[in-house]
Amino acid sequence: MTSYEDDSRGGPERRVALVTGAGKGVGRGVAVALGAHGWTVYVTGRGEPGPGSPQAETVRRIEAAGGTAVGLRCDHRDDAQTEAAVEAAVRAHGRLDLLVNNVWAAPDGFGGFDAPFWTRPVDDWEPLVGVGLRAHYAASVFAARHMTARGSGLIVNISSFGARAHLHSVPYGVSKAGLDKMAADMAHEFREAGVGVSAVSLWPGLVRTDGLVETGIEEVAGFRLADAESPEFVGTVIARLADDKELASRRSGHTFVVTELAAEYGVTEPDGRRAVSHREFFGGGPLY
Ligand SMILES: NC(=O)c1ccc[n+]([C@@H]2O[C@H](COP(=O)([O-])OP(=O)(O)OC[C@H]3O[C@@H](n4cnc5c(N)ncnc54)[C@H](O)[C@@H]3O)[C@@H](O)[C@H]2O)c1
Repeated sequence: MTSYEDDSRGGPERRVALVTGAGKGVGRGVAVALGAHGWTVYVTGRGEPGPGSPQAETVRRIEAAGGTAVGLRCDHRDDAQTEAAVEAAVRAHGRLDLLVNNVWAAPDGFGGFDAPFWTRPVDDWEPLVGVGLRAHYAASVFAARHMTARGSGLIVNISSFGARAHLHSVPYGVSKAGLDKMAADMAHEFREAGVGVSAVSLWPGLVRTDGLVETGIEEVAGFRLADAESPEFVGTVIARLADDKELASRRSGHTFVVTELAAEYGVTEPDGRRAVSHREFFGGGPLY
């Protein structure tokens, strides 16, 4: 485990990514997949990144996959800490090629906030939008300062079908719709300025995170967990996106369904299975 100060492993040839909130769940899978694709990956988590921490476990898995990784302590509710995380990567490597805005927090445990908005505390807004949207804006500002100066880079927002369909709660949907618009408008400004940086938003379907598997449930809203995406699948698609020759010309500014982008790239699950798109499963319709 390394700290803010002492990492320069990986060498200048490796591209550098920062994945926020990567101590578990989707963020961990994305980080592991990027590591397996040869990236140096900085992963943030709220607590200290020492032995036994969530970041340490993510770093262990990245290294087991052949990657290079650094765990950072960063509470993304604090802009100064977010800026320090970006600076840590840039200071060690002189570059930040990819920012994956993933960090996410629920008000009082996953599912507890799934109730009509007028029955819920107004403060649901703070984690769902404060962390789920504002923190991504802050990280993007700090990352974009370096990326635009260097003339390259990619910002990926982990959004959701909840940007369009009702999912979980009103503030959840607001944050996701905001992430899609944020990618669109950032891409517009990058393009207008001719700075060589791209931004996209991604909609994973149901993701088979360790936490979800541990609950023992077999389906969510009729969608079988066995058909869900692995967290690493999302990361593999991001790795391919970063290498896409048409990233700036055709992708930047858009929102993509992860399984649909995967089909374009020929990416399958590690076991060869083709992940099922929610759009396909729920039969399209106005919301999907
Ligand atoms: N799990 C799914 O099925 C699924 C599907 C589609 C989209 N997504 C999206 O993926 C993203 C991640 O979801 P997840 O299921 O992995 O969630 P998760 O709760 O498992 O992981 C979120 C991570 O963020 C960390 N975190 C929370 N607040 C933080 C803070 N202030 N500072 C630093 N770290 C903090 C948590 O500790 C955790 O490690 C979310 O944006 C979610 O909407 C998830």
